[in-house]
Formats: sequence, C-alpha cells, structure tokens
Amino acid sequence: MNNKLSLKNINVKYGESLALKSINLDIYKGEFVVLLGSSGAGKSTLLRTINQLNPLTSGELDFFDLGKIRNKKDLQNLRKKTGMIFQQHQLIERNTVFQNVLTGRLGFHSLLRSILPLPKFDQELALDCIDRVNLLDKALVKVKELSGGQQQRVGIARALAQNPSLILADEPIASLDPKTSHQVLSMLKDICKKDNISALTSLHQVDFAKEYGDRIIGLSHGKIVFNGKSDQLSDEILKNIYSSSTITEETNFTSNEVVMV
Ligand SMILES: Nc1ncnc2c1ncn2[C@@H]1O[C@H](COP(=O)(O)OP(=O)(O)OP(=O)(O)O)[C@@H](O)[C@H]1O
Repeated sequence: MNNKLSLKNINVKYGESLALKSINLDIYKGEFVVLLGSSGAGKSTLLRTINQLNPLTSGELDFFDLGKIRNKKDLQNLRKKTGMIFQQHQLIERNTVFQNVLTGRLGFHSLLRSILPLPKFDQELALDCIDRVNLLDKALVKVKELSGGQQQRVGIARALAQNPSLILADEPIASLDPKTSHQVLSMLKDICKKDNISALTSLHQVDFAKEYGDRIIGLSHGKIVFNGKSDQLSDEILKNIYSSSTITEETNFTSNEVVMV
C-alpha cells in the first residue's frame, strides 16, 4: 500500500531550456498542497508533468498504489486516476453540465464504447458529482449559461467523476472574484478531504494559499525553494519565492524537507 505520490529528481526541458530542475517532492494521500511561484516559475509545467501532458526529460514518478510509472499502460492508469482542473475550465460550453461531467468517465471506456451512451453506472456517478458541487438543478443547462464560479464547480465535478486519487488544479480561481474564489476553493478542499483525494493546486494569491494549503511548495526558476507549512511562510521566504535572482545549483532539496531560506 503506497500512500503517496513521489516525484524523484524530475527535470523538464523545453528545447535547450530547463523549466524544472531536480524536483523531489512527496504528496501524501488526502493532502491539500498549494504551489506558489511567480509567472514563469514552472507551476503549470510541474502540474502537467505529473500526468505527463508535458513529458519529463528525466527522473521518476511513483504514483500511489500504481507504483513506478514505467510504460504507456501505467501512464493510462495514472491519467484515469488523476483529475485536472484548469484556469479556463476547458469545458465544452455548448454542452450541458451533465454532458461535460460525463466526459470525466470517458477514460474508463474504449473509444468505440464511448460513442454510445455511457452505462447507467457512469451516468449516476456523474449526477452524484454534480450534486456534490450543488449544481443538480443546472444539470441540463448549457455550460455557457453558467457563471464563472459555477463553471469551475462543473470542472470540479468532472474531475471528481474520475474517482481520482489526485486532483491537479492549475490556477483554478484565477478568473474569479474573492468571494467566489473562497467558495470554489473551500468546496474543492472539503471534497478532497472527505474522499481522501490528494490535491496539488497552483495559486497566485498568497492569502488563499495560507488559508487552504496543508502544505505550501514555493517554486522559483524551476526549483523548489520552499516546502513547508503555511505558518512557516515568512515575508523573507516569500521574497525568495518571488525574487528574480538566479537560483544556484546548490539549492537542491530532498523530498519534503522543510526549507527555510
Ligand atoms: N510549451 C512551451 N515551450 C517552451 N517553453 C515553455 C513552454 N511552456 C512553458 N515554457 C517556459 O517554461 C517556463 C515555466 O513556464 P510555466 O508555464 O510552467 O510557468 P508558470 O509558473 O505556470 O507561469 P504562470 O504563472 O504565468 O502560468 C517559462 O520560462 C516558460 O516560458
């Protein structure tokens, strides 16, 4: 029984440019982890490397009970168990809430099977997920008719329909007002805690990170420069996370070592 996701010595290059450098990180079952860093620090790259929407250049992923991700089949299984929530929600706006949430089940069926209506089990699960984000009364409404906050809740429901072990959320509240941001983040965290789902979510708002993160990871220039609890996030540490100074090769940290800089 493996109760964590481990990233081991992960490097990611875009052409010749190194976007992630020697990333070592463990995320435990049920943990709600927030990723902070300035624009271009590598947050999206890190999230997308976990489900390999971005291929990793070197390093290793160990994914909960699946263990080491060694081949295409392992990767397919990892993707089935990883829900993703995007800044611009990436829903099909002309389709209903129900149709969008049901797409979270597509990975569990063959391409041929998914042309037909999905089985009752999947449909009931999708409705249950819509209910959990309090949108049952909107299930048959087109997504384009919903507010930004409601659309993001559809995104949560779609991720949830995968019965995920992990949710990756890339700036899920970037386009929402503060009140709606609180609603969306607290709903996401509550659901993750109830279902023992781990979450890694990137945010630009330090206050939200402190309030919701069980743990905070600070990224700067593709490297982890902070890994600790929110009450350890001092002004000095924040300055370092958001500084534009070059991080040297010596600032390599082992998994989950609390980093005070
Ligand atoms: N597809 C790509 N091709 C080449 N370089 C890329 C690509 N995607 C990202 N980069 C570069 O990789 C680095 C990290 O980018 P990334 O998008 O991961 O940062 P980020 O922290 O998510 O930024 P933001 O907060 O602005 O979304 C940046 O220097 C960026 O220019």
